[in-house]
Amino acid sequence: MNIKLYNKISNKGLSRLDKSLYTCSEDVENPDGILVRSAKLHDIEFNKELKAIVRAGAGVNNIPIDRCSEAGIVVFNTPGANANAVKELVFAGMLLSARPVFDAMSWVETLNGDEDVATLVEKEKSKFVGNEIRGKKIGIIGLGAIGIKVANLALHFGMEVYGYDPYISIDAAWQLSRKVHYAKTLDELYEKCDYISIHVPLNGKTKNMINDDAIAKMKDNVCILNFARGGLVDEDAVCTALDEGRMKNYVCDFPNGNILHKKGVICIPHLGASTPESEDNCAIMAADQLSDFLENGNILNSINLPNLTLDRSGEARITCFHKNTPNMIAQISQTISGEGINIENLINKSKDEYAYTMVDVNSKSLDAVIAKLDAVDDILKVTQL
Ligand SMILES: NC(=O)C1=CN([C@@H]2O[C@H](COP(=O)(O)OP(=O)(O)OC[C@H]3O[C@@H](n4cnc5c(N)ncnc54)[C@H](O)[C@@H]3O)[C@@H](O)[C@H]2O)C=CC1
Ligand SMILES: O=C(O)C(=O)COP(=O)(O)O
Repeated sequence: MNIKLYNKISNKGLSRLDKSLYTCSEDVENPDGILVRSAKLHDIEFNKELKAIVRAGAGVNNIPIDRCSEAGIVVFNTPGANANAVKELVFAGMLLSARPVFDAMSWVETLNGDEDVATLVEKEKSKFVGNEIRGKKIGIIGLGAIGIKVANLALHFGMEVYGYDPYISIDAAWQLSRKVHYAKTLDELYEKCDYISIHVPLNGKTKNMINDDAIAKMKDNVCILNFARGGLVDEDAVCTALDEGRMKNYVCDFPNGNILHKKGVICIPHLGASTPESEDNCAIMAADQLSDFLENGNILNSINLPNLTLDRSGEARITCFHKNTPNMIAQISQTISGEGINIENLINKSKDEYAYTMVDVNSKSLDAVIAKLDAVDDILKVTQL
């Protein structure tokens, strides 16, 4: 099978793909699978053999999910695999806002060593006094893999922590310290907090969620930390608030022309997940999920389909990615049994508009049945494994 790489993927992950089964490179034609990080796939035309796209990372806003679903392409990500790296950089950003380290270092760079540096430093250091973060209030929007880690670590820094996430998962809630205050509304969080850190996905509902209205409700001198996606924040609103002295800093992992060189903006070139540890974690998860799907049809951490695994039985497996419409399971099983093939095991699960069915059968001669299933309305992709 051909796996096309749209970004550099750690060898720790790629080496888990059996070389006798997979060819992985940036140049393969007609891929069965794609491994990608932040490369934008919106304008890519997908070949009909493509069965899966795995995002080695969290955010999937670079992938046309709806178009993939309609073409029966399963999209995966690797939840939590890079969360620790992002958490650590969020605190680096917060400390760079609290203490004017950059300005101070730039000043030190201007010294030429001819003067009495030690005396000069002691004389001038009062120009670079900053604040401590202990005792300050931080609001965290989005309590998923990263938000939880930021919230729990902020408590260790002695901060008062407010969390907002109306969709928090049960697993996430278990991991969150009970010392984190539950913000029932965003307004409550905006009104109270000195630091606001955003950790939600970018989608139609969250785009520009930090806008003029939101910033107007925040404390003067607030610092906004955005290690999630640039599109979550209305940059014009941020620039106005900085110009008017209503905001201390905007710390952002997604620089662009609107905020470059702007006083009060601290830009980092999308380094949140750029550690070998995270790159390895993401690549390993991505490779394992991709191979288990391509070889066995099992699904773990998909965006457009539910998790579904089934131990292998029978002679072969048929998988169907289909619409979540009435009579699909009946049509699939009738088509198979109509060819005189016995079903050993069948499993089906749906997620919103789409569903997935795996069928283990007692025959390997499946060309006719695959062709018939392919022709069923609302079946988007059929595979024999
Ligand atoms: N700077 C970087 O390199 C990285 C950036 N990211 C970004 O961070 C985002 C979050 O990553 P994870 O925590 O791993 O994802 P996650 O999926 O574990 O958590 C996202 C959380 O946001 C919550 N949420 C969704 N909509 C919300 C809303 N309107 N208001 C409040 N909460 C909402 C969800 O319930 C979920 O708990 C990713 O989608 C990605 O865009 C992720 C990894 C690296
Ligand atoms: O995982 C994410 O959402 C990220 O933003 C990390 O992006 P990257 O894999 O470093 O290009």
